[in-house]
This record gives sequence, structure tokens and C-alpha cells, in this order.
Amino acid sequence: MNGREMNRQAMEKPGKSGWRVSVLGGGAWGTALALAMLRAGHSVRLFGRDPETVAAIGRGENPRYLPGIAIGPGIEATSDIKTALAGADCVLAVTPAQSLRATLAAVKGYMPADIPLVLCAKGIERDTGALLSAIVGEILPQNPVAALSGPSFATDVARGLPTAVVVAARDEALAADLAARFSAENLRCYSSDDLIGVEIGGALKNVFAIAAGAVTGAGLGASAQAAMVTRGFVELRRIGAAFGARPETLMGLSGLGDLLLTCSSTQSRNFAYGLALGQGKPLAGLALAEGVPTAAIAARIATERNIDAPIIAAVAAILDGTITIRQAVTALMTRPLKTETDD
Ligand SMILES: NC(=O)c1ccc[n+]([C@@H]2O[C@H](COP(=O)([O-])OP(=O)(O)OC[C@H]3O[C@@H](n4cnc5c(N)ncnc54)[C@H](O)[C@@H]3O)[C@@H](O)[C@H]2O)c1
Ligand SMILES: O=P(O)(O)OC[C@H](O)CO
Repeated sequence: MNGREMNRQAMEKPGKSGWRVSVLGGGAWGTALALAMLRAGHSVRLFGRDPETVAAIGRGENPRYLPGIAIGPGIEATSDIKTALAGADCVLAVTPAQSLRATLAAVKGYMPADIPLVLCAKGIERDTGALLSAIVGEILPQNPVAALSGPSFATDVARGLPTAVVVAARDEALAADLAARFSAENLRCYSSDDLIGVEIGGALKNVFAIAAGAVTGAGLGASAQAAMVTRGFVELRRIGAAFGARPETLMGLSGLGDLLLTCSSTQSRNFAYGLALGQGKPLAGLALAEGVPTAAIAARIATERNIDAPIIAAVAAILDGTITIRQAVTALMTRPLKTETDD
């Protein structure tokens, strides 16, 4: 049976909706996904570690992370992990990538066996170079792992604006089932069995979004912006290939689609971080930019695996203060010339 047939069957399955979905993380994306799951017909519990945020969600708003967006009564917010996970059919992990290990360690004793864990963060673990699915494999080996990724700003999804994402799992049938269950009128979920490809695209696009913000902030022009994003995508494909990602996945929603979104919008926190960097403004206090730790580890991975990734290396060096943006631009522009399709 092919993926399309599986999707069709899953969509038609009686009771496709009506799961109990637990969302771990009371930030912008966790709250937006909780709303999306509710719209898809599921009953939703949201775990937040901050009791104030949990209480605020209970009152109908998450003012710290999603100000101005109404949260209806259908979402049960709790700061008790046992309550959050009791009876869950599926868990969405929506804490930042660098916190995933701690989040999973905290839920380990309460996680129902065999239910899918869906990764919704985008990043590579800074200290180990592990993809997030590998961390799940270490800590919760009994739970099948999936990832949801693609062009999707939390505020857009929370408002019910339409977008399309991809849900990936190594088990094609699981991916198709989850995609069908998570889809709703305003959230179209495609399925994929290329879990690694989906993870890599989502993680690396944040690095180039920082670069795109920096290019804009430093006033380098729209031409430089397009050139950088295009050559950045070449680096994304090279690293993806080294991990075994399929090229067509990297060309899809979770790769190119999300790269285009985050490299072109100040709504992106990674772009905003780069913009401040390019403008020489203070970075302290800016919202989460997952591309910062991922740039450092991606640069290390590229060096260790002998992958040509000069933009990633430049972003990592700018972020750790080794070089300035001007020096990075000069270094990138004066490298030996080569054919465009040199790999
Ligand atoms: N915001 C978006 O538009 C968006 C969209 C798609 C994907 N994502 C991804 O989702 C992930 C989370 O992003 P976000 O926007 O929700 O971030 P956020 O900064 O808005 O919220 C992060 C939340 O995680 C919680 N948290 C952090 N460490 C924790 C830990 N150890 N245990 C429990 N909770 C912890 C924080 O308290 C906070 O509630 C990131 O990887 C991001 O790239 C975000
Ligand atoms: O705001 P950003 O840069 O973390 O991007 C959010 C999402 O990943 C966009 O798909």
C-alpha cells in the first residue's frame, strides 16, 4: 500500500479524531498546537512548567507567549506532568530542542508505553550533535517517534490561518495516521517516512534565517539575501545527504518551504535575532532563536564530516564573536571560484 492509500484509509477511519493529545510545553508553539489539535477534534491537555502561564491559559490567554489570542475552554492546562500524560493516546513534545533531553527525562516515568511521541521542536542537540529522534530513542525507546515540521508560525496557526506541514515517521503507516488525525480545515498535514530529512531541514533552516536577518540588518541588499538563501540551501542539502535525508524531502515543506518562510519574515525569531545582530543591537532578552545552538553544532558536524558549509561556519563564527559580519562577507565572497553545481 502506498502513502496516498494509507492517508486515504486513515482519513476514512471511523473515529479518526477524538484522541487524547498531551502537549508538553506552554510556549508559543505548544499553545498554538494545542489549539490546532482541539480544532482537529481531539481532547487536549497542555503541560507547562510555569504555574503562572498554566493559570493564565486556564483563564483563556497565554499573554507571555501568544498575547491577544483567545484560548477556549477545551484545553486543560496543568503543571502536573502525571495529570498531563494520564490516558494520553499521543504526546507532542514542544519544548526547545536543547531542553528536549530534560523534558523527556522528566516525563519518562509517566509516559504511557507504545504511544507515539511527536517532535515539534527544530534543532540539533548542541553538546552531542544528536538529532531529536535519537534522543527519544535513548530515553523513551518503547515509544514510536514522529516529527511535525514545516512553514508554521505559532501566531498564524493559533489564529487558524491556513498552512501545510509534514508529519514524518519511519513507519509510513504511523506517519499517514498521524497526518490524518492532525489535519483540519486550516492545517493540512502531508505524511513522510523520511524522519531524518524532516528533522534536518527544520533544524538547519533556523541557521540560515539568522544569516538572512543579519544580511538585512547589515544593509547588504536583497540580491545578497537571495544569493545567501540559495547557497545556504546547497549546504542544507549537503548536510542532509550526509545524514541520509532524501533530496525531495529537503525540497519540501519542512526544508525549502520553511527556509523560505523564516528567511523572509521578521515574524521569525531567528530572523529577528540575525536582524539585531546585523544592526549591532543588543541580543540579550530576545525570544528563543533555535538557530544559535544549532549553528555551532552544525558547523562542528560539517568540519568533522568534511562537508563544505561556509555559510554555516560563518554564522557560527559570528555568533561566537570570532569574526564580524563584514569579515564573514569578505571571506565568503573571495573563496576560490568553482562551478555552481560542484558538490
Ligand atoms: N514559535 C513558533 O512559531 C514555532 C513554530 C514551529 C516550531 N517551533 C519550534 O518549537 C520549539 C518551541 O518553540 P516555542 O515557540 O514554543 O518557544 P517558546 O520560547 O515560546 O516556549 C518554550 C516553552 O518551553 C518551556 N521550556 C523550556 N525548557 C523546558 C524544560 N526543560 N521543561 C519544560 N518546559 C520547558 C518554556 O517554559 C516555554 O513555555 C522550538 O524548537 C521552535 O523552533 C516554534
Ligand atoms: O520564529 P522561528 O524563527 O523560530 O520560526 C518558527 C517556525 O519554525 C517557522 O516555521
